[in-house]
Amino acid sequence: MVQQLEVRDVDFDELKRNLEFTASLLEALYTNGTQPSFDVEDDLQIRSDVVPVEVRDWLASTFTQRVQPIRQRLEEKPKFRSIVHAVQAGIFVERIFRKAYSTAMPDQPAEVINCLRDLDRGNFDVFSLDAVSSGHSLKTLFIELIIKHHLNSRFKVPISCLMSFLCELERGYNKHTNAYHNHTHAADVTHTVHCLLLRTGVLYWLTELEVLACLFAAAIHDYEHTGNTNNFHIYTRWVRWSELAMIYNDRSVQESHHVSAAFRLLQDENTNIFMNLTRPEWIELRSLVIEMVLGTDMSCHVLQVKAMRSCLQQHECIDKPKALSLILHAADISHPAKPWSLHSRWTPRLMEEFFTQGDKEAELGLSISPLCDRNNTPVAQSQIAFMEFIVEPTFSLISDMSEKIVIPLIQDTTCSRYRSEFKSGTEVGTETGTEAGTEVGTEAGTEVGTETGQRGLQWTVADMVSFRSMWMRHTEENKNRWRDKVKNGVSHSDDSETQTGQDTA
Ligand SMILES: Nc1ncnc2c1ncn2[C@@H]1O[C@@H]2COP(=O)(O)O[C@H]2[C@H]1O
Ligand SMILES: [Zn+2]
Repeated sequence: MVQQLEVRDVDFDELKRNLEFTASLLEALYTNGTQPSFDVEDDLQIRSDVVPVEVRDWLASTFTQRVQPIRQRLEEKPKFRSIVHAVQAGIFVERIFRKAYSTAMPDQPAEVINCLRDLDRGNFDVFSLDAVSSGHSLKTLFIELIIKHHLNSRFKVPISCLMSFLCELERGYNKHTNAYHNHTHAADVTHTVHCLLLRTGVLYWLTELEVLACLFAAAIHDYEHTGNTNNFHIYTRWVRWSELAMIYNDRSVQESHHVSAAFRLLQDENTNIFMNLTRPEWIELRSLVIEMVLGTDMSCHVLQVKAMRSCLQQHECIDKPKALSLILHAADISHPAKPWSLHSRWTPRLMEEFFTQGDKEAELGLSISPLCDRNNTPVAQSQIAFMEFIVEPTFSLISDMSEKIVIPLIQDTTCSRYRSEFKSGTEVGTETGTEAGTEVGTEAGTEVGTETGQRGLQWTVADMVSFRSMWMRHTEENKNRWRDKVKNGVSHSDDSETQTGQDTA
């Protein structure tokens, strides 16, 4: 509004509507902040009729991990008229945001648009996107996904903030010029999270805020990665100071830094993409993102898998943050479950990063960490073992978990509208009919864009089946490729193919 006034380009009707919206937004915010405090009886077993509300708030904020809400200041409920205004103005502002995005986004080169056509497919080539977007795969992909899931308008993410935030994010990812842990890996993981949510059907279990948290967590999950393992930070302390190990007390050293440094970016109003979230939304998003990113610490793998397995076996209710953490963790280790053309390019990058650490360890007179010795690492065998013991059990668990989550949704037609809306926008069925066509057939394709929830849900079941068979097919194929290398005697780190990653067959 101020900008419009400054350039004297004022449409008074629009200005009036915007002022009304601002007023109702402030009122809604105020009312929101004066909601009665939550119930802590479960946590501390306090009987509400004997303990005053102030004392309950104090106990909850001091002795539980729940977050303290703003205390009640007002008895008033929002007026009906102001709610109507807020809704009307909300729709109007959403339109403004959509317009802002389409005008602020310059036309993408044809190659980028072409690449993004495969966005919903498991064989999406992030390396190609990086090449055609002049090294901005993370920025390009994140904006695309935010728009695709309608999160920019839902959460009123200012386009200028988003652009600046993503520039900073990419800069941070490239700070240490790592062969593997750089912005392309972040783009890959963000894309994979989107695909996992979509292809398992878990997307339909989530609120928009949770989808936003998933994409954001994926995008930031390795921000400012130093190119070393956590153990390197912890155990080199005797010969070389690790600031991060000191700050985070040897616990999830890098992951703690990724999430903390990324949230620091949001402290600047020019990069605060969440400036229009309500306080409860912000608190929920932050808590989810922290849990998800900390869950990418590989030392949590066994515990994470065990906990989810036992939850499924005991028919317990699935905890959303735990499920989403597992999905991010799976995306983080997903390249062996992708076509060889992708897996064979990621592996040498990762190995090169490991070997660079090994070089440093040798230089410091330390023993070289496992898989970090460039002269003596059985790359092929390590990949086969990684797939058998880590990747396959994780993806198997994700498949079981998704079925447990999604099948009950199938009976529930109440949330079908969002499903069919999203599906017709993303053309999910097209992928199912092509890439995984042999597994689910054309039936899946016919479901796209239908208005009835039941028909849309049939597609989800088919897609879940195709998801499981697809990752199994890829890991099997990739293991066979590595086995062939072992047979042919090119399984070690001195194998030029695994060093350059040129094999994209
Ligand atoms: N193909 C692989 N072989 C061995 N380790 C891997 C492979 N892919 C991923 N990882 C490890 O899994 C970790 C997941 O989290 P990061 O991306 O931080 O770092 C990753 C690597 O350390
Ligand atoms: Zn990662």
